This record gives sequence, structure tokens and C-alpha cells, in this order.
Amino acid sequence: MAEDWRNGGFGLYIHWPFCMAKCPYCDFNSHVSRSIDQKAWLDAYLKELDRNAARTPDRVLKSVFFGGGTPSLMDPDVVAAILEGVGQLWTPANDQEITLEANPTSVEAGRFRAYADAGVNRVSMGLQSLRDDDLRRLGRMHTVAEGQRAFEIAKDCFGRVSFDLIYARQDQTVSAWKAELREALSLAADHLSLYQLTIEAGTAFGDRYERGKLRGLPEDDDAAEMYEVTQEICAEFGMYDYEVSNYAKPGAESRHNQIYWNYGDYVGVGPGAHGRLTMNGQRHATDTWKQPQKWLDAVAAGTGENLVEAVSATEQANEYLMMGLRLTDGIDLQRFNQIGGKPLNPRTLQELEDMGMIKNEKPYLKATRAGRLVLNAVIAELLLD
Ligand SMILES: C[S@+](CC[C@H](N)C(=O)[O-])C[C@H]1O[C@@H](n2cnc3c(N)ncnc32)[C@H](O)[C@@H]1O
Ligand SMILES: C[S@@+](CC[C@H](N)C(=O)[O-])C[C@H]1O[C@@H](n2cnc3c(N)ncnc32)[C@H](O)[C@@H]1O
Ligand code: SF4
Repeated sequence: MAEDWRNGGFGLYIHWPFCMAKCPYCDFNSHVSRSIDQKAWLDAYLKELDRNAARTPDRVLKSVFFGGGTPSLMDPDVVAAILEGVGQLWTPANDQEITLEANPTSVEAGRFRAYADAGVNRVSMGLQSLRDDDLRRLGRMHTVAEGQRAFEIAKDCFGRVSFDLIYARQDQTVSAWKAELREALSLAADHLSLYQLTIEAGTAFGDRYERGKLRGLPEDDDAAEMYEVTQEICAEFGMYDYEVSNYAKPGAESRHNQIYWNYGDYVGVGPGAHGRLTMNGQRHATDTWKQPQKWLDAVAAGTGENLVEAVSATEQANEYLMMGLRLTDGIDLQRFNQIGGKPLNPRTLQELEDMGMIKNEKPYLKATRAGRLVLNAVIAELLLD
């Protein structure tokens, strides 16, 4: 199978579902647990990797991503044993990317060298903010100084390092964000992810918001302005916006996420991990049990998966559209037509182009900066029925 990046390629996602504490804004699959039997988790991961390798023979593995939760709570020996298993199951791409998400506490930074020895070559660190008051409000376990120290240690240990910040936070002004972002960019290496705070239903922030108790969130206009200035300031530092929330120097883009956005295949292992796999020429969606103990028990009984479903041609094209328009480079319309078997509605395309939301640069269709501000609405207009 072609491994051209425009076709996405093939990757592996491994989900570690535990955190030290639950952050009030987060709705990812993360749990706080008193005791974790790391050996039992290793055995379950290895079993799931075997099962997945058997149905993806001859694939060249471009990327492995340990996400969470907080994978920097994994025992480095567990990470090493997983990567050893992975090396035996799939042929690695020459420039294989192996990312681990890390939280920047000193305890975790103490494990960085061991992760690097295990084969991890990229770290994505959740700094979230460079202001101590805000770190406290976001429920984080680290201080700014601790975060900066952890990041410096990461730079020494790994070839590639990135960090995440959350902006459009409570009581944050546009000028305060500009100053914080400039500080962040002087710290950054060649990649960073900048997310607007999203209030998710079912989180502590979501509950407070419902009760009218989450005050000081920026108005939509301010949040939009923050997004605009983010692009401009990042560009000043040579970091281009290759995706809605991701900025990099050319060549330093996250290869793992590019597999998702370019609608490639990926195996998902661990509680709540999802996958997209082409098997016998048919693309499938896979999903797994979210609850950690349920997943462990299910793996012991045979499979952690609770869904393996063929994806119809129309759904595939729509998924490609939803993922690909997040990228500055957009989607390849020829590939879109090939996947879905029908083209996008030319009238809708023209209307959105006239409104300045998209650019049709054949064969690529791209969302403009204005379009990316309201991307979900733009995509909703374009989806095939
Ligand atoms: C969207 S954040 C991106 C983090 C960081 N900025 C980066 O670029 O690496 C990554 C999170 O998405 C979730 N995730 C990614 N791939 C997944 C998959 N295949 N299945 C389930 N969750 C996934 C995990 O919770 C993971 O921690
Ligand atoms: C699933 S987390 C995993 C990383 C790691 N556990 C951490 O917290 O540093 C991936 C990233 O998603 C971002 N994120 C999570 N919830 C968010 C929200 N409600 N709004 C904006 N960004 C969010 C954070 O920047 C976080 O670093
Ligand atoms: S943001 Fe990270 S550390 Fe906080 S609960 Fe979510 S996954 Fe865990």
C-alpha cells in the first residue's frame, strides 16, 4: 500500500487512561486510580497489539503515539516493552515518530531519560499556561517554573519536543495572551499546540457554566481576535499554522496527527482508543471499551474492542472532509471523489468561496483563515448526504 503522506499512511495510538487528578476542563478518557497494576496493563497492551498486527500485515508503521490520560505516569519499562513488541510486529518507517504525552511535574521529568532510552523520540508536554494563577484555576499540578524546568529537561532528552497551551481562559485579555504567547514562543522548540478553552458538557467547568458560575470567559469577538493574533505572532517566530490549533517550523509537523488529518489508517489500543483500518480493501472504524477495568477484563476475555464496523463510501468521504479541512493544505479533491464516489456540490462550493470561507486551488480545497474560525459550520455545509 502506498505510504505517501497525502494518503495518510499508517500509525498506532496507545491510550493510557490514568491521571494524578482530573482537570476541571477535560473530557478525555482519564481516570484517577489509587493503585495501578502496570504489569497487568502491559500484558493487555501486548495482547491487543498482537491481535491488531495479525489483521494489518505488511504495513509500514510511521508513528506510535502514547496519549492519555497521562502516559508519563507509565513505568518506563512498560513503555520499553511495548515498543519492543511493536518493533517485532510491524516494519518501522525510516523516520518513525514515537511520541509520548507528558505532564510537566518534576516526578515525570525524572523519567524522561528512561523514556528516551526506551525509544520515545518526541514529547508533547501539557504546559497549558505560563501564569501560576491560571494553572491553579485549570487544576494543574505544576507551577510555571516547574513546567519550564521539565521542558528544558525534555529538550535535553528528546530530539523533538512540543507543548500545549490553552488560551481564551477566564479573565484573559487579548493583550495578556499576546504577552504570554511571546514568552511561550521564546521557550518553544519547533512545534506547539495552542487550543482555545472549550467548555465541555459533563466536566467540572461544564457544570459551573450551566449554573452560570463560570465567569470571565472571553466574548466571541475577543476569542476570534485571540485566534487571529495567535497566527500572526507565531508567524513572526517562524511557526506556521499547519492546522487549526497546531504550529510548527516547516518539517517539524506532528506526523502522527497528520495521519489522522490526511485520513490514513491507524490502530487504536487501550481504553477508549479508536481506529480506522483498511482490511481486505474495506475501511473499518474500530472502538474500544472506555472504562479501564472493563477494557482489561474484555482483553482477558479476547478483545478490548466493542466496535468493528465497515464505513460506507459517503461516510469515509465526509470523515476525510472533516479531518482534512483542519489542515492549512486542505483536502485533495480527486482523492475525495475517489473515496466517496461523488463530488462536492459545486453550488455550495461556489457560495462558500464567494463568502471567503474556502479556496478551491485545484486539486486542493482549503479553508481560509476566516473559514477556519467557523470550520464546523463550513464543513456542515459541504458534507455529502
Ligand atoms: C488532541 S490531543 C493533542 C495533543 C498534543 N497537542 C499533540 O499534538 O500531540 C491528543 C489526545 O487526543 C486523544 N486521542 C488521540 N488519538 C486518539 C485515538 N486514536 N483514540 C482515542 N483518543 C485519541 C487522546 O486523549 C490524546 O491525549
Ligand atoms: C488529552 S490531554 C493529554 C495531555 C496531558 N494529560 C496533559 O494534560 O498535559 C491533551 C491536550 O488537550 C488539551 N485540552 C484538553 N481539554 C481541553 C479543553 N477543554 N479545551 C482546550 N484544550 C483542551 C490540553 O491542552 C491538553 O494538553
Ligand atoms: S488534561 Fe491531561 S492531566 Fe488533565 S485530566 Fe485531562 S488528560 Fe488528565
